[in-house]
Amino acid sequence: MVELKKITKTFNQKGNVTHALCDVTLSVPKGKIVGVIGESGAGKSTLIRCVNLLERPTSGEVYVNGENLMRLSQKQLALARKNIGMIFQHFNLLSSRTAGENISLPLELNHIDKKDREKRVDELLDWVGLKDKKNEYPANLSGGQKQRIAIARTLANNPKVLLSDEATSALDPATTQSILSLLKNINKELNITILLITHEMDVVKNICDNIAVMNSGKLIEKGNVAEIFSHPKSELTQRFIDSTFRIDIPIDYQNRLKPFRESGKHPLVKLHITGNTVDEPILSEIVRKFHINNNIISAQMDYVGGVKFGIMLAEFIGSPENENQAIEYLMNKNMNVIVLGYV
Ligand SMILES: Nc1ncnc2c1ncn2[C@@H]1O[C@H](COP(=O)(O)OP(=O)(O)OP(=O)(O)O)[C@@H](O)[C@H]1O
Repeated sequence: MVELKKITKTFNQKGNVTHALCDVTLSVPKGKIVGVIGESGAGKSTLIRCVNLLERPTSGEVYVNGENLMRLSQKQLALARKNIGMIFQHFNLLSSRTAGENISLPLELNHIDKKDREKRVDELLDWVGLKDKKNEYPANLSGGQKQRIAIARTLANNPKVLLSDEATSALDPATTQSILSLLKNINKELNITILLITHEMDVVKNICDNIAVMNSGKLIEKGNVAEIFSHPKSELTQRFIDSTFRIDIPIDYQNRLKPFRESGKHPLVKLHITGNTVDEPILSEIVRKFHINNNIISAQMDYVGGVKFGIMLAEFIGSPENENQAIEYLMNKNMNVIVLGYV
């Protein structure tokens, strides 16, 4: 549905050159939800704005629904854009119009007659669960309600693709969940393809089929959610995955933690359990093979895209030699093991 081919975007402001996008190729298959994740300044907004040519790439090609947007005249582009809806972090509602009038705006611009507009607005308000807010002004709506109205407005002309530019970044966790569920419903029930950008892996984990990871204008990793979560290739991707877990070292352990081995202390390790290691009994193996005790301090497992993965904090208690051998054994099994210190 969306094909970005070798997109580059260079900004040149008074001789100050920024390479916001470098050779980015990404496809969003019809009916899927694809999430682009990256830190601030990675180029996410620039990328999503290239899809509807709000930002014109310096080079590369943009196909939406089979049409090369870079080759269209302004008039043809305006038509093609009707297939592409967009929602934003700060909703972009007109404060002088009621919720219903905001939703009606694209229909007015599309010269739909008043009776049909009214019917469609009511339908859309019902769809986003805000029938009773039709005559409210945006100032009287909560953040989540404003985003629902913005979503209804973007659905008014039946787009084929929805672009979501950090649509949940200004919302609290519970409201974020409800907006993500709404996006998932839009995708499933209205068969609208979604490309979203975010800096939160939780968003991606919840609703995306595929993930692309961006860093400094480059797309450094892409794949389906299960692949990425089970076999992250880059350190940045691993960090994003880790951010979905809330595992902290207990205060008591923090107080005792030393950076180097001391007599009577044992390694405190963080284990990333993903991919092949998840279903193998390698933790019981190290206990048997190396005669150590594996004292689990905290652990969290999750299930994404049919794949189990997780993080564990544990203390390995044995002789220094056996502890080291156990850690080496896990590393040789391709488990990501980090020795946090000694407790
Ligand atoms: N209109 C512009 N003129 C000049 N530089 C720009 C412009 N828009 C973006 N940039 C630069 O391009 C780079 C990528 O910015 P972009 O906004 O796409 O990143 P982002 O990943 O969306 O970041 P954030 O999450 O903070 O919004 C940054 O270095 C930014 O300063």
